[in-house]
Amino acid sequence: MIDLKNITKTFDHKGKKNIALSNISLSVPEGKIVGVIGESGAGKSTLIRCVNLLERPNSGEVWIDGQNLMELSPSKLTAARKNIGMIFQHFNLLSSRTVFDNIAFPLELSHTSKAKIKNRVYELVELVGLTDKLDSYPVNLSGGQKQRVAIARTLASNPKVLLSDEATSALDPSTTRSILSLLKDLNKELGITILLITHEMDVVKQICDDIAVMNRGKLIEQGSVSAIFSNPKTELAQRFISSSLHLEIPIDYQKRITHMPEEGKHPLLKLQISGNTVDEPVLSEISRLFDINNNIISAQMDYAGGVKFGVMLTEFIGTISKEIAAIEYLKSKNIKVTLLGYV
Ligand SMILES: Nc1ncnc2c1ncn2[C@@H]1O[C@H](COP(=O)(O)OP(=O)(O)OP(=O)(O)O)[C@@H](O)[C@H]1O
Repeated sequence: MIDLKNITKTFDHKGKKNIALSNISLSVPEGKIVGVIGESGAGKSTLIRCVNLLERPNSGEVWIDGQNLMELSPSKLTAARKNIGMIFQHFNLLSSRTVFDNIAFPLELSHTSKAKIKNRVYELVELVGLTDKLDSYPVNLSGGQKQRVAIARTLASNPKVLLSDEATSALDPSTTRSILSLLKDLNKELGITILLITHEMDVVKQICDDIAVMNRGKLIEQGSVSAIFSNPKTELAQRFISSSLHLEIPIDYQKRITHMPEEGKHPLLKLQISGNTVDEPVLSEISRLFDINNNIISAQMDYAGGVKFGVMLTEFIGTISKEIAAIEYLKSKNIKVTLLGYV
């Protein structure tokens, strides 16, 4: 449904060329949800704005539903854009219009009759769960409700594609979850194809089928959510995955941790487990093979794309040589082991 081919975009800034996107190719099959994740300045907004040509790439092809937008005349481009809805972090509602009138706005612009507008707006508020807010103004709505109005407004013209530009970044975690589950429901019920950009792995984890990881204007890794979570290839993807697992060293341990081994202290390890290893009894194996007592301090397991993964803080208590051998054994099982210090 969306096929970006070799997209490059540069900006001129004070006489210098800033390469925002470098030879990016990305496909979003019909009915799928793809998330592009990257840190600030990676080029995510520029990329998503290239999909509807709000930003025109310097080179490359932007195919939407079988049409290369780069080759369309202005009038055909306007028509093609009706197929592409977009929602934003700051909702972009018209403050002087009620919920009804905000949602009706694009229909008014396309000269839809009043009776049809009324029917469609009623359908849309039902879909996004805002039937009791038709006469409210944006100022009287919560962030989540404003985003629901924005979603209803963008769905008014029945787009096949929905672009989401950090649509949940301004929302608290529980509102984020409810907006993401609304997007997932719309994807299932209407078959709408979604491309979203975010800097949060939690967002990707909750609703995406595929992930693309961006860094400095390049796509450095892409694949299904399950493939990337079970076997992240780049350091950045690993970091995003860890950031979605929230595990802190307890204060008591932080106070007594040392960087160098000391008499009576033992290694404190962070183990990142994913893919097949997650179902192997590796911790009991190392207890048996290396005579290690394993003192688990905290652990978090999670699911994404049908794959189980997790992170654990644990203290290995054994002789120094066996502690080292046990760590090597874990690494051989594709567990990422980080030595945090000695406690
Ligand atoms: N209109 C512009 N003029 C000049 N440079 C720009 C423009 N828009 C973006 N850039 C530059 O392009 C690069 C990518 O920016 P972009 O906003 O796409 O990144 P991002 O990943 O969306 O970041 P953030 O998450 O902070 O919004 C940055 O170096 C930015 O400074």
